[in-house]
Amino acid sequence: MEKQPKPPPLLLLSSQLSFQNRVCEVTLNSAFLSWKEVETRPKRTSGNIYGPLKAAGSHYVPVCEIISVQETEEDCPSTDTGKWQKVPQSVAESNQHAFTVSYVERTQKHRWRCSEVTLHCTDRTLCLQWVQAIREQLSLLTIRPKHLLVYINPYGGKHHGKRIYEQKVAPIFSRASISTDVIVTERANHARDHLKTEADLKKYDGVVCVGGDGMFSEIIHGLISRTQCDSGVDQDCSDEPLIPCSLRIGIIPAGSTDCICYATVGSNDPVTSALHIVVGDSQPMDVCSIHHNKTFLRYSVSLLGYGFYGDVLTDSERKRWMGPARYDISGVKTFLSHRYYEGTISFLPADENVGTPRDKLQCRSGCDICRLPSADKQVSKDEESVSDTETKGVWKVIRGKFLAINAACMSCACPRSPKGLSPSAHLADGTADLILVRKCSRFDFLRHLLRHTNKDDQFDHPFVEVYRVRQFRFTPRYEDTDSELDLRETEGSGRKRFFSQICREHPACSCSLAHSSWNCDGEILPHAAIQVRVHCQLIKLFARGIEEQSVFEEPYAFSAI
Ligand SMILES: CCCCCCCCCCCCC/C=C/[C@@H](O)[C@H](COP(=O)(O)O)NC(=O)CCCCC
Ligand SMILES: Nc1ncnc2c1ncn2[C@@H]1O[C@H](COP(=O)(O)OP(=O)(O)O)[C@@H](O)[C@H]1O
Ligand SMILES: [Ca+2]
Repeated sequence: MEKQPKPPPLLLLSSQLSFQNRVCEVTLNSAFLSWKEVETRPKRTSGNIYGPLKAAGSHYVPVCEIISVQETEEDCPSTDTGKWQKVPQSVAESNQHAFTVSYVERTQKHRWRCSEVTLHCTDRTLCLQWVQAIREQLSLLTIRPKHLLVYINPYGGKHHGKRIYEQKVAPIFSRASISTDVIVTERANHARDHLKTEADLKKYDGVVCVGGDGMFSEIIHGLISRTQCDSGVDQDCSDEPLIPCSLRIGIIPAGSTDCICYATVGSNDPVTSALHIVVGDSQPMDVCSIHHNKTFLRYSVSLLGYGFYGDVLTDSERKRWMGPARYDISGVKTFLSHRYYEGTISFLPADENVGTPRDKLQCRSGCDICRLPSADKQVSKDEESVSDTETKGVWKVIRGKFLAINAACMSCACPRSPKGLSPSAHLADGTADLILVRKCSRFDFLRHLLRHTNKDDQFDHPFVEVYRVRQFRFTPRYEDTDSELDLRETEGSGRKRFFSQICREHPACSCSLAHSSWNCDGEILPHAAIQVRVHCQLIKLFARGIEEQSVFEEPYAFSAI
């Protein structure tokens, strides 16, 4: 069927109003509010020529980016003190009546700001007519949230969460007439448990998370579990499709990595995130479920990393008091220890129509790949029943020694790595990029790591492989020792053989580690052997994906080696 051209927007109101003492033609239609200076004739006064003829530029604000409109209180000199003070419009001396429109303005680096224009009218009826017309248009934007449930982690990142919310976010919500119920968490998992069992979710149009990736992880665990529980879905059953969550989640970044916010908005700026919530953006997102045998362990949306990132996290947890700098210290320490781990990865590759991790088709606002019909992205029943390489050869199996095994459901872009762990991964395509970094020299591994911070391709090394997958499994080589306790309790020659084997392979560090841990969005998983499956578009954020120019154009801290 041929696409019909869109009808032109409906003209709603047009008047000559004054803006910064200039006459403007102001127009409101169903798509835009615009104002343009009206050309005035030159006036001769006392021999001087006033009134420039130049046609000033037009300003257009999409209605969907208007935050609010208010009748303005004019500033008038107070009669008794001589100071300037606010007086209500109704008692203003002159017949100048005004209204102020707050709207979204884009600044650099994907940041949004709240800008304002005040337009003056000659009479109050006209002024109120404008306010009402704009409010009517805003009321048609039913995707905008009206009532939000906010969770603040006061201890995330540099412990600024509460202040960030109160000073930068709450005033924006109040200007946009959004009401909130705010909970400052008192312990880890407070938000998760509240969402899972207590919160009256029918009251809200969305949930806001003030904190980092770990806090966001709490929120999605609460919401996903609640949704499955309400629908009778057993999370332990790894084959069962999960029910998508209906409430959108907003992230106000106040954590250490803030990768989920950065990769979905393009910046880790609280005001920008608040404005994306106000305009009612919606960005679907994939979620990985992680099982150990038949037991559900956790969900992951950003990094699921074994080896390097698991060890960084384990070490950094002891340094939480350092704040975000803990990751830098533990990163260097883990890099120097240069541990590798043995195991088997088997995975189900994604269809070709979702692209490849090295195709340079980055996921951006309105991404075509993420908009493909979801049937193409789901695991079909036939494929689910295929196991390893025995049948149809669908699953691939790789054995080896790895410095790192990373799965990224999305790019994982963050301030430390502006293009992310997997720059072409998609937010909502039903796949994850599986990155295998095999044992290599320290120097080569450093080159690989540094490429996360510059424009060079971090996958362009012979010791790095990357696959786009829908499911994967990992089994450490010494599987029967999956529980470290079992290993310590084992007596006799078997145990000795196990340790000596590991130590021979790690002559420099005298370590005896058979296993690393999985870093799951900043939480350590209790098992090394896991089964992972990507659930397409299981959750939705108040975001729209990264807009406009690429973050690659920003200067980088490190240059290529
Ligand atoms: C020698 C220079 C090395 C530079 C390497 C930089 C690579 C950075 C890639 C970071 C990807 C981050 C993916 C996100 C992970 C978060 O889920 C997790 C928890 O975050 P939070 O709750 O905010 O604390 N963060 C991490 O695991 C930190 C990894 C940092 C590793 C240096
Ligand atoms: N009130 C609280 N006290 C202690 N820990 C909390 C509290 N609220 C949340 N947490 C936990 O703090 C951890 C880190 O939170 P996050 O906001 O991600 O900060 P960061 O990015 O610095 O790690 C999360 O795992 C979360 O479960
Ligand atoms: Ca994805």
